[in-house]
Amino acid sequence: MAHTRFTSKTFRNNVASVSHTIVQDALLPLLSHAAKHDWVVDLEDIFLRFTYDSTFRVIFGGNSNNLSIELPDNELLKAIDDGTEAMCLKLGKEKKLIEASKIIDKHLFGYIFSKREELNRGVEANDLLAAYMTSHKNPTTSKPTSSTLDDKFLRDTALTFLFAGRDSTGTALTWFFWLISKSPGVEEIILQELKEVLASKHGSGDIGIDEKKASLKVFNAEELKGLVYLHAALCETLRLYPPLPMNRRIVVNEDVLPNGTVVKQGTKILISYYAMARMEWVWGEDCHELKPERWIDETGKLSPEPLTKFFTFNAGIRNCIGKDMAFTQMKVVVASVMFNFEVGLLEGHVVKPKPSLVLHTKHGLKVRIKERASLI
Ligand code: HEM
Repeated sequence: MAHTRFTSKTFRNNVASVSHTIVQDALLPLLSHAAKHDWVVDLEDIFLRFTYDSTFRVIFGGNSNNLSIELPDNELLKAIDDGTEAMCLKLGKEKKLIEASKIIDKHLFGYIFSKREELNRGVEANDLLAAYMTSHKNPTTSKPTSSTLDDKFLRDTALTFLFAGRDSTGTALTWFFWLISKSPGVEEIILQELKEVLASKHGSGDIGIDEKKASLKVFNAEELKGLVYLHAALCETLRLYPPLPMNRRIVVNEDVLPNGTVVKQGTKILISYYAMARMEWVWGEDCHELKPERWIDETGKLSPEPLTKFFTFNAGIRNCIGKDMAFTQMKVVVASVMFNFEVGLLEGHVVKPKPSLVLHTKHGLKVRIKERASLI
């Protein structure tokens, strides 16, 4: 059901509109404030708040506002982080995980309860939770039947989406800005692409200048559609810094891998996407470089060839169903932030991965923000 929904036009439009709204109302004002007051900000924290809020609104509907100048504490967010950390460290029965589970249950069962009440009152909703709840309809009345899905199933599903949507895209954005801070050439080409989009939209640069002076520019889904180089740069980031750096599979029936290796039933296979990105025989001698060009063919279109060795979203039947959603979110954030601001890494700040289930940074991404002089 989620698969069908994620590929529907209504869902895609909702993702685009939610992302646009949060960038416009929360992300850019926050960065603008940081620029005016010469704040040092942790972009990883900011991006994780952005992806949490946007994923939350898509799943539960309603509002979630964790991206304001005060950067408020959020009990559920903290519980998800504590719970994940405890699980990664295999502290399954430890107090921290038990406490985190209780808080997660309190919030998620609360949302489920309110949503059910809303639906019973006939409130229209186009979020994912409502879609799950109304997926069992009475064929005559088209109303949800009494045998709606069990609350524990709904809690687990909602938590999966919240976690899958927030951490993956939030860390991808973090690594993107870090890589770009060390690759001014790539940044220049992306900015050029953005300028061209605006120029073609407005026929001449003039309207773009007025628009920029009046307020900060937020790109919409239509403007972001044909940005080949930006898409390629995001794929390059996801190749080098896959948000899920490792995956695991268990052999169901004995089989032979394409290189002749026999794998016995029950064998656990660990696949390191992070290591694969750094293997010369897979990506070539320049595998360590950020090179968006490897994703573009000689006609200037995105080349499908690298996708055959790109498993950041997994492959096959259990691949990621949120891939398009992630690209929509990342593009609106990257284009709007880069167009309006210069992001400078804090001098002396070390950025390196933290070994964990998701490829977070060890110390965050500390930066200073400057408003960019008009590009048009
Ligand atoms: C850059 C962003 C993302 C990356 C790199 C990513 C990566 C992945 C990977 C590697 C898997 C396979 C996991 C496995 O083999 O067990 C997966 C599955 C999944 N992802 Fe994503 N993901 C991203 C964004 C999202 C978003 C935004 C959502 C939705 C809110 C999402 C929802 C899911 C779900 C529901 C699954 C399970 C699919 C299934 O088992 O059939 N992901 N993702």
